[in-house]
Amino acid sequence: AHAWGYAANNGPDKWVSNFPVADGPRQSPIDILPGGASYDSGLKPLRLKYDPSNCLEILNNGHSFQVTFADDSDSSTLKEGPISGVYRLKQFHFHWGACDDKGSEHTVAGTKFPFELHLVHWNTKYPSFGEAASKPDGLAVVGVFLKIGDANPSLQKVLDAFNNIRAKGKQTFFADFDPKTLRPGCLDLDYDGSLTTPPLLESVSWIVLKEPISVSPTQMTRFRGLLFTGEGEAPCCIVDNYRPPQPLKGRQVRASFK
Ligand SMILES: NS(=O)(=O)c1ccc(C(=O)NCc2ccccc2F)cc1
Ligand SMILES: [Zn+2]
Repeated sequence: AHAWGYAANNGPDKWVSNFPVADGPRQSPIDILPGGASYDSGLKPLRLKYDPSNCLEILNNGHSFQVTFADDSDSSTLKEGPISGVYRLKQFHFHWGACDDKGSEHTVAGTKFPFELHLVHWNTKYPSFGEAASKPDGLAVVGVFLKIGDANPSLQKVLDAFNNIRAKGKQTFFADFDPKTLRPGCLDLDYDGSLTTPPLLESVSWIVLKEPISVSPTQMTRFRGLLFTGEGEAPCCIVDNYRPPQPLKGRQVRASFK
């Protein structure tokens, strides 16, 4: 079977044939109606603690690019918020559109953002990311929307690394990046969901931050220059690497704010 992707022949509508959980009860992303979220006064503020020296590399995996972190210690962790225990940062990556009117995976009352950042963490009660990824409380992903506006200086460091990872499979050393600089305010919307790409495992506590951060149009176009394809292949830019919202199936979204 050809690998999954985002094209007409291998995109989100086709994933269910190889990954039947695509039609499961807690799939992601979803359309979030803030009015429909229930304020949970018991929610403590999310605690992100990242050590930039844990940053290892940046790589183009053919679906997006990701910045991978060393996760052999508790120096870059996520705590509190809707989760219990300590979750370690494994990687962050983005989803984006071919143009500015789409690109995010989660939507807010139908509104799409041009980009969505995912900070992926795994529950240290399990021995590894791979183990945690198959448990209902194994993963926690923080979703941050990006909108067009002023340039984002901390993001520029990531973009400057793109020249070395334009083609699929390329990776390069990438150090001293603190993703906390990418965190807007603390209006969180939380719900139980899944990975938004195959294997679509239903193991993710989603923490979607309501307030977007800004990136400039120039910075945005840099993302769209990355290639799905490997070197020597006809170049195909990574765009529209997002899964559309999935049925809520009775799930409750909790808000950390009134
Ligand atoms: N877009 S997202 O929901 O934030 C998302 C986060 C991580 C993955 C991932 O790690 N896949 C590979 C993978 C999956 C399961 C076990 C091991 C793996 F490497 C996929 C999607
Ligand atoms: Zn993602």
